Parts: sequence; structure tokens; C-alpha cells
Amino acid sequence: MSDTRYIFGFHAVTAKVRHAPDAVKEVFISTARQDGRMRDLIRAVEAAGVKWVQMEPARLDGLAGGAARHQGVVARVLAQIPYRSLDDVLDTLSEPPLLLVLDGIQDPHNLGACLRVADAAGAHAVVAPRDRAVGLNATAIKVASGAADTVPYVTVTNLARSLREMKERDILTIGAAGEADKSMYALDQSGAVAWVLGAEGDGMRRLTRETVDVLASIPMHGTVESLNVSVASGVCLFEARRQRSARAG
Ligand SMILES: C[S@@+](CC[C@H](N)C(=O)[O-])C[C@H]1O[C@@H](n2cnc3c(N)ncnc32)[C@H](O)[C@@H]1O
Repeated sequence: MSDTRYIFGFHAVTAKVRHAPDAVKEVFISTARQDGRMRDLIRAVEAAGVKWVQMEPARLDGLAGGAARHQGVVARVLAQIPYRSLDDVLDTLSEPPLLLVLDGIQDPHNLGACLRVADAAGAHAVVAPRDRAVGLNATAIKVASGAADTVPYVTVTNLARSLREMKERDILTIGAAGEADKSMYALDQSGAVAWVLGAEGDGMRRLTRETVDVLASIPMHGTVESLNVSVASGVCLFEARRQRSARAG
């Protein structure tokens, strides 16, 4: 039998059922929830031909590892996430790439929030180093609110090499760095862009900084030193989107 794992929360389970029903082996629904939202979910689960069973809330807590709120729904899904390569993603695009590169994010909540914002901004993939970064675990999938199934999460063995490959494809690689003199609003981001964001504590690694085409800052107007990485990702990606729309007229 294939390896399976548990995902939880309405958005994560609904997205999986909608976008990858074959990967959903079973859905567990809390006996304590019989509201309209749950009935909608059950309808979607049945329409996808997926088996579901009711379960006591305490047992659901156990399946979800007791770590996060599962909202009364847990699903057992195939463990293999269909990882795609960067080339796979880039070769199938019908518009200039918009990528989010995360250099060593450690917190699954941040990864989930970055995936969510990447989806919202229409980014084509989130790229991260395979080692030294948090993986797409159940918490990240839950926080992503469904975006873990819509935005490819591409892991690479050598981030600097991948950045060079992006540059060879004429993708402007921009490192987000609070101390950079250049404001991100002064950059032309209306073409192919990869925004590169640093990790929670140390920011971007030296080699990453040296490899990107340009460093740019989000101007800060208050007293805090930096933004949370997912917030910074949102500001950068949405500015790139805004410039594309403005250029398209
Ligand atoms: C929590 S911050 C890390 C702060 C870290 N001390 C540093 O020096 O980068 C995570 C990442 O968000 C991005 N970021 C946060 N605030 C930013 C700002 N004002 N301008 C540009 N990027 C920012 C950067 O990529 C940063 O590495």
C-alpha cells in the first residue's frame, strides 16, 4: 500500500478533493459538526467519489497530531506530493513567469502563508532549497488554505544554480533586502520576474545575494526593522502584478 499522511482544515481538504481527488484516500468528519459548510464539503467529497466517515472529535485531534485546529475535518492522502521541476513549470507557461523564491524558510506557518499569497498574486511557482528549509508539512498545507494544491512548490538542490538558470531564461531575479538602497517601486517588474526572499532570522544567504540581478527594499515607514517574510512576499508579488496590468493597459 502507498504511504499516506494526514492533512486537515476546510481549505486544505477541499482543495485536495477538488484538485487531486485521486490522492485522497479517506475523509474523516467530526460527529460534532453538522453545519452547512460541512454539508457542502461532504457533497464535494461524494461528488469526487471519495469515501468519508464520521469520527469523534478526540480521535480527529489525534489524527491531526493535536498541533493545529482541524475544524472538524481531516483527510488521509497519498504521501507523495507530485513535485515538479522548475523546467516543467517554466515550459508550460503562457505568460512571462512570476516566481517566488524562498531562501531557507524554517517556519511552516510562513511557508503556508507564502504559498497562499503566491496563489493570490498569480505566481507560477514557489521555489525553495530542498535542504535547510521547511518542507510542505501538514501545518504548511493547512495555513496555505488550499494553495499547496494550486501553486507548484518546487524544491531544488542548488538555489544559486537555479537562480542562474532563471537568469538564462531572461527572468529578472530580484532579492528583497530591507537595507537595499533601491526601492522596489523604482524597478521595472512588468516582465518575467523571480522575487527572492530571505529566511526568518538571517535573511538571504550570501551566495543568493551575490547571484540575484538586483537587491531592492520595500520602503518602511514605521519603527519595525523588517516585515514578516509572507507579508513582504505579498507586497513584492502584488507590485509585480500591478505593473504587468498597467503595462497591458
Ligand atoms: C523577517 S525578514 C528577515 C530579516 C533579516 N534580519 C534580514 O536581514 O533579512 C524575512 C525576509 O523578508 C524580506 N523583507 C522583510 N522586510 C523587508 C523590507 N522592508 N524590504 C525588503 N525585503 C524585506 C527579506 O527578503 C527578508 O530576508
